[in-house]
Amino acid sequence: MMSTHPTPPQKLAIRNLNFFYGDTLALKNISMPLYANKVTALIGPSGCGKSTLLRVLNRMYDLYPRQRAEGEVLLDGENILTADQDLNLLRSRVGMVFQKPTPFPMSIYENIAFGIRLYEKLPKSELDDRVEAALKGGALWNEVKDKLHSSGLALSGGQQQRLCIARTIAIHPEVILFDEPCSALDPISTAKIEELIDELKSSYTIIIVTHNMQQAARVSEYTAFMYLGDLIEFDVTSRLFTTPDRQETQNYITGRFG
Ligand SMILES: Nc1ncnc2c1ncn2[C@@H]1O[C@H](COP(=O)(O)OP(=O)(O)OP(=O)(O)O)[C@@H](O)[C@H]1O
Repeated sequence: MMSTHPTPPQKLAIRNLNFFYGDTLALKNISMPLYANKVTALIGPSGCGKSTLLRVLNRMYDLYPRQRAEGEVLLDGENILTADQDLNLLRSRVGMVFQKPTPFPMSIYENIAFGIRLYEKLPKSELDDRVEAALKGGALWNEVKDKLHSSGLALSGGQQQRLCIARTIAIHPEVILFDEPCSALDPISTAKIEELIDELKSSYTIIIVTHNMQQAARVSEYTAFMYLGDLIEFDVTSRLFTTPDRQETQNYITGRFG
C-alpha cells in the first residue's frame, strides 16, 4: 500500500509485465511506477529479477534470442515494448551504467565523443564543450582535464565508473539505469558515485539495482522489493525500510534471508 505522500509525475509506468527467458518466466506480472526526477532502488535476493527488470527498460534483452517481454512499459505514456520502436533512439533516452566499469579502449575524450557522434554531427568546438560538460556532470572533469587524450583504461576503477556515467549523460538521456554501479568499487569511490547519483536526479529519472540495503536507503526515494520474479512491495524508501507491509520484505531487510 502506498503511503499518503503526494506522488510525483511518472516518467515510466510498468504495467502487467511478464518476462521470459525461453520458457522460463523470470518476471511475473510486475506493475509499478517510476517517478520523474526520483531515484528508485530495486532490491531483493540474488536471482529475483532485478537486472532482468532493468534490462527491459531499455530493451537490452532484444540483443538476445529467446528473450521476450509481455505487457506494457510506458515511457512518457508510450509503450516501448512495441515492435515498431526505434531501439537506438530508445537507448539514447534510457541510458545504462553497468556493474563493472566498461570504458572503451580509447582516450578519455574519445570515450565521451564517440557516443555523441553516433547521434549528432557537431563542430569540434561544440563537441569539446559537450565533452567538458559531460565530464563535469560525471564529477570527473577536475581529475582528467589535463589528460583528456590519455587512455580511459588508465583511470582507477572509480574514475572509470564516473567516465561511464559521463559517457551516458553526454547523449542527454532522460532516464539512467544503474546496475549495481558500486559493487566493484572501494568505499570512497562508492561515496562519490552515490553523491553523483543524488546530483543527477535533478535532471534525470534514476533506477538503481543494488545488493546493498544501506545504499538503497541512502540514495533512493522509492524502493521496490522483488522476490522470485514477483514484485512483493513498492513504497517510499523510508517507509519500506521501517514499516513494510509484507512479512517477506521485513525478513529481507532484517537479514533473515537473501
Ligand atoms: N540469460 C539468461 N537465460 C536464462 N535465465 C536467465 C538468464 N539471465 C537470468 N536468468 C534467470 O532469471 C532470473 C532473474 O535473474 P536476474 O539476473 O534478473 O536476477 P537478479 O535479481 O538481478 O540477480 P543478482 O542479484 O544475482 O544479479 C534468475 O532465475 C536467473 O537464473
